[in-house]
Amino acid sequence: MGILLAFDQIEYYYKVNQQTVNILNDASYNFYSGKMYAILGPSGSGKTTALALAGGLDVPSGGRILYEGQDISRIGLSNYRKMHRAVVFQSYNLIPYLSALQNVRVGMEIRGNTGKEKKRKALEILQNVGLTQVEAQRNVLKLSGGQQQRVAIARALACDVNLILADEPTGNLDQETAGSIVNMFRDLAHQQNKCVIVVTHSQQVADASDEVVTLQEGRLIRDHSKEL
Ligand SMILES: Nc1ncnc2c1ncn2[C@@H]1O[C@H](COP(=O)(O)OP(=O)(O)OP(=O)(O)O)[C@@H](O)[C@H]1O
Repeated sequence: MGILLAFDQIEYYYKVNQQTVNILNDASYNFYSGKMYAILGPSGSGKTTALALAGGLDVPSGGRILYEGQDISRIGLSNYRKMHRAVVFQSYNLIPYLSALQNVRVGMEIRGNTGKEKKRKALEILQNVGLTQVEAQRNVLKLSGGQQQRVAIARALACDVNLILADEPTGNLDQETAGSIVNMFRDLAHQQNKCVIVVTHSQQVADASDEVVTLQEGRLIRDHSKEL
């Protein structure tokens, strides 16, 4: 298992009325392939900000985000977003006028996968996350919240990237559905050697993770209590 993603002395601040507000302050952490991480912390502590930086959706005020040892700003943020990571959001962020299958195929196309095997592959992935053929063809807005989140995960999987980032992916789901989604993330890490990083308030997600990381005073701190 190697380090896939690293936060290297990350700073993130913004200015309000000429005052500087520090969100991340010398935050360093190594995230490995094959592991699932939960990032916890009080509301407003900077979890989503950290995930946005990891996903190349925002840039740090200082420090570096390294993917396989390379600064993502050198990889090029747009290239990095396209080729190396996928993001799953609490609100699913699916294209509302398309079917589940079409949403997954759009994800594939973005990565340049246009082979004729694409439809079969997309259906297979949707089936693996628990959708039937009929559900796969249905408009996503006619699926339940849990099913829509499965489609969002399928879209992330279809990209075939090594880093999966998720922001409160179980926030809108009941406990049982959340449990199956959490298991899916765990399997991705353990069976497909992905690095899965989930920002959450959920103890259920934290319990299922290999490592719990808490945001404390702008730093990413490993919570060893889970390993005792
Ligand atoms: N560019 C910015 N300008 C103004 N405020 C910002 C900016 N970036 C982040 N913030 C603020 O920084 C804080 C951290 O936000 P963030 O969404 O990362 O927290 P969080 O830990 O994910 O919170 P929650 O658990 O409520 O989702 C919030 O108070 C947010 O409003």
